[in-house]
Amino acid sequence: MIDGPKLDGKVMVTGGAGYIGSHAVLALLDAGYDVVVLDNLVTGFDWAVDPRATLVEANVADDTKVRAAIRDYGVKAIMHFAGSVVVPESVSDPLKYYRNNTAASRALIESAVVEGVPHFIFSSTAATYGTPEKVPVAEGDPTVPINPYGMSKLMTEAMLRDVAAAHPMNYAALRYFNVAGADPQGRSGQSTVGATHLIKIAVEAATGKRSHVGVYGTDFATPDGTGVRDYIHVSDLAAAHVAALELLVATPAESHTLNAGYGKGFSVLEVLDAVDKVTNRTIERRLEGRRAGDPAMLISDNRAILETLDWTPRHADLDGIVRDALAWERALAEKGR
Ligand SMILES: NC(=O)c1ccc[n+]([C@@H]2O[C@H](COP(=O)([O-])OP(=O)(O)OC[C@H]3O[C@@H](n4cnc5c(N)ncnc54)[C@H](O)[C@@H]3O)[C@@H](O)[C@H]2O)c1
Ligand SMILES: O=c1ccn([C@@H]2O[C@H](COP(=O)(O)OP(=O)(O)O[C@H]3O[C@H](CO)[C@H](O)[C@H](O)[C@H]3O)[C@@H](O)[C@H]2O)c(=O)[nH]1
Repeated sequence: MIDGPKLDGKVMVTGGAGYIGSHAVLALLDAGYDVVVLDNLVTGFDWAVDPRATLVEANVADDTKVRAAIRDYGVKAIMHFAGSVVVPESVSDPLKYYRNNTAASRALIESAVVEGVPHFIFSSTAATYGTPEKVPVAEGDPTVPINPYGMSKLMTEAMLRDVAAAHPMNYAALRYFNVAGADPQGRSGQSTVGATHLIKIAVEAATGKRSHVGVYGTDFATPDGTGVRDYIHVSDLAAAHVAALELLVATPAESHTLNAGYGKGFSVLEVLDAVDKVTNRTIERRLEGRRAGDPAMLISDNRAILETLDWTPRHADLDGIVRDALAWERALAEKGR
């Protein structure tokens, strides 16, 4: 950024002690923003928050603490990453997702409205599309989630749309595809305990933390029968949030719902091939049955985000994503985390 931030106040990053949020914190700080992280550390870590940011330990649904933080720190924008993120868990425990994603987001949005926060950026998901009728899937295509996780996020998108029409607040909902990789400078990465994400699991197997990788389903209607996803590097995604914030500040009457992906899909087997290549090892694969709630193929039509935001992906390379994820996994192992 040449001119520095145009925001007259701080950015609150909910979930900033988590995987994606901690990278957004880095991107914001690097761009010169002042950041306050609000996180209850349920899956995040205080050590994941860059010391240049302030950490407030609270639940986003705690109106009293959230509103006090907004006032005390002069928050003028909220990036809302906090939430529960495991698709199969949402199938077995849907009410957890409607509480911690939908109801907690409702409370946070109300706090934003009451305290007059003018800009809101929301972590939405490709899971809002369910099983798309066609891929690549575009923002205007039907949103028919096939799991409670996707529905919990779609309901939050609906609240934002209605609230932005009624109150002086604009928003960007970014529908992330599959987020992976780690800060190329090694400052953050995915540290989730008991992670369920494919690339994280594969690099855990590569560093000896797991014995093998299960391949969940080999009978999907995809070229090799395994699930196809659009993997986006977490640092590109973090940069997209900063670009979205700049746009919201520059055009306060406009809101946006944008796919965040590269527009290219890789199968589970292709991902595991990349991990084998980067690690120069052969990680054991066990072919297993399908996992509940998994669509066959999710690939973004990313033309809208490329046209709308001042954002160019810099890390759109599967091998590079795996290399960064592996470097972080090794750093975690060295620290005994
Ligand atoms: N990882 C992906 O591939 C992916 C894809 C699409 C969307 N998303 C969304 O991105 C966001 C961040 O995901 P992540 O992968 O970084 O997960 P994460 O679990 O690493 O981070 C979530 C953070 O939110 C905090 N948190 C959870 N509930 C909270 C609450 N009620 N109050 C305060 N803090 C709370 C956790 O402690 C954690 O630090 C989520 O909203 C998720 O749905 C992730
Ligand atoms: O051990 C594993 C883990 C995953 N997979 C497969 O790998 C693919 C990717 O699975 P992930 O768990 O890494 O990611 P998901 O596609 O299930 O979900 C992720 O991306 C979604 C959007 O695409 C949601 O936003 C969600 O938050 C996020 O977890 C799927 O085909 C899955 O079946 C395996 O074969 N073995």
